Amino acid sequence: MSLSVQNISCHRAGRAIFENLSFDLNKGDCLVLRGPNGSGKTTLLKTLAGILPSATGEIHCDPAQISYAGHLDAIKAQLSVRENLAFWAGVYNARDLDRVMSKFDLATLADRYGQTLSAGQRRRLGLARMILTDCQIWLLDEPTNSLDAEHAAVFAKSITKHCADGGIAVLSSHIDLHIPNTQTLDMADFAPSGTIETDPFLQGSFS
Ligand SMILES: Nc1ncnc2c1ncn2[C@@H]1O[C@H](COP(=O)(O)OP(=O)(O)OP(=O)(O)O)[C@@H](O)[C@H]1O
Repeated sequence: MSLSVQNISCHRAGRAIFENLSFDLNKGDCLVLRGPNGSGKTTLLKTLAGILPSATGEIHCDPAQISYAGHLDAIKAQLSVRENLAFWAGVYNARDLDRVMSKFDLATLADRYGQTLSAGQRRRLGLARMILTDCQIWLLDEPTNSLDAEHAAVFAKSITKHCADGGIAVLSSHIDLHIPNTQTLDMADFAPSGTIETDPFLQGSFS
């Protein structure tokens, strides 16, 4: 199991977002993407997941082993928590639904409809869905957004165990998730022409 990225460049709406980005990950590796808003972390994760195309370069991995958890948690509003997970368990032929529910404290919410969950509860359900898939390569976009400290720690433990068991994780985060033995990739190193678009308001260039 490996994930190899060779010289990929990505564009959005015709504008270059990053260029010549490469890395190699093997069993047990966890890569954290860093960089300011708009530097391309989501774009890179979506490209690895096959949702967006790269303009150049190559990505080598087994696509069937990829599980992606983006900003939207892929939750069906009119299904209950259990029904949401059962749906994905069916898609991925997974059986461990109760274990995954208890890991993210979802048992007491089992009969609640997706549309009634808080942001943090939705995120917990989204992460539970990803774990349920049993895929070896986890791609996570700001996974601890909305999570309280207790559940952020549960998530960090899940990632640590996933990698200790030989899985691979790539995640973006603006905070330190306290996951041991991570590698870091700074998107600023791959900005086109060495620059990153920053908010002109923050640069004080409004007049
Ligand atoms: N649907 C889209 N169409 C065109 N441009 C987009 C689209 N989505 C994002 N972009 C642009 O692509 C660039 C990279 O965005 P991206 O979401 O990958 O950054 P990010 O590093 O994940 O940001 P954040 O930290 O805010 O989540 C930004 O300049 C953004 O405005």
